[in-house]
Amino acid sequence: MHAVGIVAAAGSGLRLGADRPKALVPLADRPLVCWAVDTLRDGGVADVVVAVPGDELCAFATVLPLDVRLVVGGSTRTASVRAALAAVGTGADAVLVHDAARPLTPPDLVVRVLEALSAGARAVVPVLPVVDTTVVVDDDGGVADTVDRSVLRRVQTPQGFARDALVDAYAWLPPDAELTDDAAVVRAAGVPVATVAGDERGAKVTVPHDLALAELQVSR
Ligand SMILES: Nc1ccn([C@@H]2O[C@H](COP(=O)(O)OP(=O)(O)OP(=O)(O)O)[C@@H](O)[C@H]2O)c(=O)n1
Ligand SMILES: C[C@](O)(CO)[C@H](O)COP(=O)(O)O
Repeated sequence: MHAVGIVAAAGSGLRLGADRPKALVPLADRPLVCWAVDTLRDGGVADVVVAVPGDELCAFATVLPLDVRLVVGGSTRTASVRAALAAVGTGADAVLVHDAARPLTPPDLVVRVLEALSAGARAVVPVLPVVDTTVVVDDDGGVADTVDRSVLRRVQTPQGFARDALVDAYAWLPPDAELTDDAAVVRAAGVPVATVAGDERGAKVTVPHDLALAELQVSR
């Protein structure tokens, strides 16, 4: 199976509040995007396309290996993945879409996703259980209900797809649609999505506390 990796790295990282786009923020002196590309490559996906902010092409080209292809992303994650997908050739059987914002995802997770695709899944996402009691709140912030969390999962990346399923789903999706992840795109187009076990180390760096935790993880 020939798999191509996409790294969504074109976000600004407003919630992190750094002085540069989040994907360029260093973790142990290396930009987050470099960690994410390494995860894909160490997991067996050598051919990688990275979606970056249009005004930061040079900065990303400086920090990434020469054989990583860069494309200009869009104003939403959905638009960025759509742009990167257009650069994936028809020779690929599978596409793995990963977040630059998940720097410490272990390569084992890439392997699990690839194995599920090889076994016949058309779409697969890594998931983790919800470990806290989870509630619904009303408009005033009061607790309205407690949810049955046994059926809930937290979704991570990389998410893997048969290339034709992902391409067809994005072609079907309206140009301005914004969905939270790529599994939602293919599911909306009618493709069943399988799951594999995620990994807590693949947590997303969203707010400053997440970056502090990641720094602790790499310093151990
Ligand atoms: N227009 C966008 C928005 C997000 N992403 C990428 O999608 C991943 C997950 O997004 P998130 O962590 O929510 O990043 P930001 O949108 O940058 O964060 P924020 O919402 O805090 O601004 C990140 O690797 C981010 O770079 C992207 O490629 N293009
Ligand atoms: C794709 C994702 O990482 C899956 O958990 C996530 O949806 C990214 O964006 P979000 O805006 O932080 O939900």
